[in-house]
Amino acid sequence: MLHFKDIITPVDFKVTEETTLKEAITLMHQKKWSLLPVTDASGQPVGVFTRSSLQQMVLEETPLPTSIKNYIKRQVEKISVNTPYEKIEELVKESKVGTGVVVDQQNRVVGILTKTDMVMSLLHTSQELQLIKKLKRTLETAIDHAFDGIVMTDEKKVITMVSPPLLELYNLSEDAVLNKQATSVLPQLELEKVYESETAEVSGFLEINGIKYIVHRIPILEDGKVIGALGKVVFRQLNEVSELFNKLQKAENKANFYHQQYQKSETARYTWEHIFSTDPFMEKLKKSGAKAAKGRSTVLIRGESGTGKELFAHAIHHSSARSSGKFVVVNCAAIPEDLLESEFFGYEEGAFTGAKQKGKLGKFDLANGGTLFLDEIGDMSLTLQAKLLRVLQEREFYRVGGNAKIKVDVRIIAATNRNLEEMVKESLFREDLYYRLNVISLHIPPLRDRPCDIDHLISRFMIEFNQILGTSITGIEDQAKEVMFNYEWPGNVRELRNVMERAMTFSEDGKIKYEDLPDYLIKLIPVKESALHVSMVENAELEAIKKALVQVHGNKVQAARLLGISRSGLYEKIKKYKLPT
Ligand SMILES: Nc1ncnc2c1ncn2[C@@H]1O[C@H](COP(=O)(O)OP(=O)(O)OP(=O)(O)O)[C@@H](O)[C@H]1O
Repeated sequence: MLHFKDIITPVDFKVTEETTLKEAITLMHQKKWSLLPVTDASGQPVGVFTRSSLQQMVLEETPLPTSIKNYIKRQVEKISVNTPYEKIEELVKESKVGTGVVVDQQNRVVGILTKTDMVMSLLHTSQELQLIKKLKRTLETAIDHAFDGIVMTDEKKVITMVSPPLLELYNLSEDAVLNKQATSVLPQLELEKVYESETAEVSGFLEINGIKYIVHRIPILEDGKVIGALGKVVFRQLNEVSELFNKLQKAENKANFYHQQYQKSETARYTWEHIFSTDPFMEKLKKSGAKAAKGRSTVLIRGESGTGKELFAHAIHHSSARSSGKFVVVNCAAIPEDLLESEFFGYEEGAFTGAKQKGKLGKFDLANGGTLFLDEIGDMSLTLQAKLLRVLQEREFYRVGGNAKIKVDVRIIAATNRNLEEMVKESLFREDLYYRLNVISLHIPPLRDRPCDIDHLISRFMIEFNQILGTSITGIEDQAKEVMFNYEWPGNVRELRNVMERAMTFSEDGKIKYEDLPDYLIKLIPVKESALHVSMVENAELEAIKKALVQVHGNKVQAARLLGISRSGLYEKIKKYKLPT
């Protein structure tokens, strides 16, 4: 923006009453000016020496060294240097003289304003105007096509521009908004705030007709003064964004929680307190586990997948005398067959060509003085079973590629969901190893056989996930609870825990609802109900099987004989009625 002081012609010489005609001619010639401002000693204007004054002196043949004093025009057209730029046009139009003398606040001459200055400045203004027009058009186009709602106000908070999406959002017409006070037509935007604060700010979530939006308020500043404001209303996809944001926050909380948990312990993380249950049989089982922990014997934990076998193993180690030692987990089903041996016993340097040359400690080495938890023991190959048996008997082993006997003091806890007895019968599991492992056996019942634990676990996981996810879920609606009670939970506690985590992640209003549960669970419920509506004949059959099994203490061969059906026939019925195997 051009200022008045930028367009005037500055005066860098002094002409007084004592200036001679010769000096005046020289100056006018040099500067090509038709007027010289004449000042007193302190720079105050006393008049002007014009071209016509000069002509007169020449016509009168005034000698060159004569002072100009008597030819000075005493009437001076003075213009203040602080004149607003906008006034120039007016000034140019109204001024009777072609050139004005410009004075500062102390009435000292600082320059002159010539006709050329005026024309040049007007030219400049019109060029600026063109540029402004172009910019305005560009801005209007941008605003019209803006994805978000945009509104602009001037220094008086009057709306100068508004974008169509904003009008749509508030259901307003352009006429109702343009040139109106923002505070009266769009008070919810609170644009006036930035006129005071002079800093940009973002509102919290606002809502209109169920649409969430946020407002960015941005002051438009010029020379440190607020000359307007820009309001940006972001509402498209904000619901999704805010949902994502919530989920992200939950995920972050979760990651933090797990990170803390991980840092807390490198050894067994869970104790008996972590095994939630109110079922009397489970309580007894925990007590047996705690007793077993005190001894040295191998413990075999049985139970379906997800019933908490690993949790029991952690707790046993934790409450044993070797709790300060390591708790090393080996999932026998997850390690490739050809690596299992080296995983267990480690290998000597150079044992393999092409492999890591350095040698490696095996799990038995690592667990020395602690506990080795062999998960999915039923999935171990017969060869390895033989090697494991030897270590259990002799408490020593050889590394792969090594000759030295390594002595170890390791307590073994094994777990499986497979029927080891059947596997022994079918020669898939070594009998001697089975007896060696089965010194103390703990059989964790499936969740469907301890229905009161479902309710208890729901409450406990709710507390846990509120902490992990940073949520504040206070309960579960009856309908959702019913679904959970009627479900079979083939994945046992693990599945229930996952379902709770999912439901709490999706829950929006402090209570878990039916629709927060996974589809497969909701859909499966009728299946369970129809399975329960067995015919009378089937009911009688089921009772007979149960009775027979109790009578022969669970021995399937004898039970089949008692019932007069084949062994495979009995297995089929057990599967059909979902009886424990
Ligand atoms: N009684 C319980 N209280 C609290 N959490 C439990 C309980 N039982 C199981 N869980 C949780 O369920 C999940 C599965 O438990 P765990 O890994 O101990 O089962 P598992 O029987 O070893 O399963 P798999 O046979 O598949 O290895 C874990 O997240 C565990 O924390």
